[in-house]
Order: sequence, then C-alpha cells, then structure tokens
Amino acid sequence: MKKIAILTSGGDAPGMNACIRSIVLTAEHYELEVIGYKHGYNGLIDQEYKLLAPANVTNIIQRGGTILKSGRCDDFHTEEAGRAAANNLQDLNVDVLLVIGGNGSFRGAHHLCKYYKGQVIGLPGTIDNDISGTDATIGYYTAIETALDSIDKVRDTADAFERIFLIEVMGRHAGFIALNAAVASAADRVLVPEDCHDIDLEVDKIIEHLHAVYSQRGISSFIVVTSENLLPGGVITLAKMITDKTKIECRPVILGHVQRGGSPVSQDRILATKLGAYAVEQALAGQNNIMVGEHNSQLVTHPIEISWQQKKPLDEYLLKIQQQLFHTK
Ligand SMILES: Nc1ncnc2c1ncn2[C@@H]1O[C@H](COP(=O)(O)OP(=O)(O)OP(=O)(O)O)[C@@H](O)[C@H]1O
Ligand SMILES: O=P(O)(O)OC[C@H]1O[C@](O)(CO)[C@@H](O)[C@@H]1O
Repeated sequence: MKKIAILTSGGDAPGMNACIRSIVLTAEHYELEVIGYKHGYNGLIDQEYKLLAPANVTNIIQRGGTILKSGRCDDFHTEEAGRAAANNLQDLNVDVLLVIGGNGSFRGAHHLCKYYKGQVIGLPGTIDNDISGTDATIGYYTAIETALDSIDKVRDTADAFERIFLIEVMGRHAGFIALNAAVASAADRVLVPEDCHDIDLEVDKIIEHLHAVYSQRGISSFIVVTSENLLPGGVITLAKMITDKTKIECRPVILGHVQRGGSPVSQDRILATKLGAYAVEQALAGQNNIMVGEHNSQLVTHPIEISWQQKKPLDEYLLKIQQQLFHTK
C-alpha cells in the first residue's frame, strides 16, 4: 500500500482538521503518500484534490471547519457517480479512501465499495453523534459545549425577566446534543425525537410542568431545550402553541449553525487524533468497507453498515434523571 486519499463529507464538525492532521502524520511515519479530495464526494467525482504533506497540516489542530471543505452531493447516490469516483481513484493509484463524515457519508463509502477495487474506511465525524459503533463522534463534545455556553447566556436574561425560553439545538434526527446540553444547563425540560411522539401531548406536559414550577417557586424563568425537526416550524411553532394555550409569552431561540463551528475541545481533538492514526493502521492491515470507532476507551472496527443499521440509543438514565427525577410535581 502506497497512497491514501481523504475526504470530509456531510456537516463539518470541530475536530475534522485534527483528524486530517493525524492521518497525514501517521502516513508520513509509514512512508505513505496522502491526497485530500475537496468538497466531499463532489471533489471525488470532479477529481478535485491536493497533495497533503506534514507542512500542510501544521497549525490546524485548533481550527474548526475542515481544510478540505465539505459538501453534500446528491449525485453520489447513482451508479454512474460511484463508477466515476472509482475510476478517478484508480487513475491516481489510490489504495485507500478514508471518509470522515456522518452515517450518510458512510452510506456513500459503502456505495463506492461496489465499484472500487481499493479499500474504503469511515471515520465518524458529525456533531449529531448519531453513529452506532462508536461512543462519540468527532465534533460532538464541542457542539455540546457550544450549545451549553449559549443556553447559560439565555438563562441569565430569562432569569432577569422571569421569562419562558424554548431553545432549539441541532441533531437532525437524534437527541444527543439536546439531552446533554439540557442536563448540563439544568434546563427545566427537554424534548428529543427518541421520546417525543405526540407534540400536543408534549405541549400539555410542558404547561403542566410550568404551572407546577410557578406554584412552587412563584413566577420564574423556565427553560425548555428541544431538538430540531420535531414539528413543522420547530421551536417557533412550539412557542406559539404554548403562548396560545397559556396566554404567557414564550420566546423561541434557534442556536443553529453556531453549534458546528469553533475550536474543538480537547476531547474532540484527542478522539480525532486517535481515530485518524488508527484508520491508517487498519488500512495497512488490509481492512475494507469498515468504520473505526472508540468504545469504552478501546479502539474498535465494525462493518460500516452498522453505522446506519443500528439505531444508537440515548443514555436512558440521563433521560430518566432529566424527565422524571428532577421534575417538579
Ligand atoms: N445512500 C447513499 N448512497 C450514496 N451516497 C450517499 C448516500 N447517502 C449519503 N450519501 C452521500 O453522503 C453525503 C453526506 O450525507 P448526509 O448529508 O446524510 O450527511 P452525513 O454524512 O450524515 O453528515 P451529518 O450527520 O453531519 O449531516 C451525501 O450528500 C451524499 O453525497
Ligand atoms: O448545514 P445543513 O446542510 O443545512 O445541515 C444541517 C444539519 O447538519 C447537522 O448540523 C449535522 O448533521 C445537523 O445537526 C443539521 O440538521
């Protein structure tokens, strides 16, 4: 094996640069050449790439985003695109493609394996943490810290005005950021897709909880953290539903893409560094169509399909603490 290619795909995540750096430095150690495709699978189809030497990855471990750029690429679902990508890799004599991204990007990697004679390995990088086969994904810890910092700030003004705030965080179909940020910020309630099946019922529960808090503490601030995509219009609709029923003003806040940016926290830098080095070593060991991850502090590999075939569960105990044990009756 002589040549590795890397791409970053899907939502960018803090720590992707740390991962690229680790791959390049590990490859240098084993005397392998590295190229980086730009803009996710778009660059693979368009043969848009650059050489990556150790000099290209100095001073990037602390930077959010990705020096390779990222992208979503609808065309990559087709057989034609899969074949074109495989041909491009073969034309450059690439032996292994390392894909840093979420489970959609891993599906893309699996698709490519049908046409490509080389090896493909997935490295979990997404703020959503919705990939089975690894305890955490690169970027997830930083996103929690970013959300927490913002929720703490909203709490200050909520407290000053004794207002109700509904704060929407990211997590396309997963409640990991919401639950962890809610617990860490001592939010009054949390709504996550794994546990929210009837929005009208949830609204009634929020109002019941609000009245219980008011009768116990008097008029006071009340913070609800919700995942995105729980209902059309998200937290703006939810705030209106509660205001209509209670005649009490609710303020919606959408944290949005701020959660994808910023300098990665140490946990993301370290996870990214371990997974990058490990992926190169697994490539040298001949692994193909797999993902790397970390479970109970041990580096692991799995067939890549596990990342989307198994639904990663939320921490049930954390959910119980937040939703049952700490609730004012
Ligand atoms: N079934 C598939 N076949 C081929 N390619 C796919 C498939 N699913 C996703 N991809 C490719 O992977 C890209 C990224 O997928 P997606 O938009 O789902 O993000 P992701 O990798 O899950 O990251 P994030 O969770 O951060 O959004 C898609 O734009 C597409 O190019
Ligand atoms: O920036 P885009 O392409 O709209 O993607 C947003 C999605 O990407 C993520 O930030 C990461 O998957 C999700 O939390 C969010 O739903």
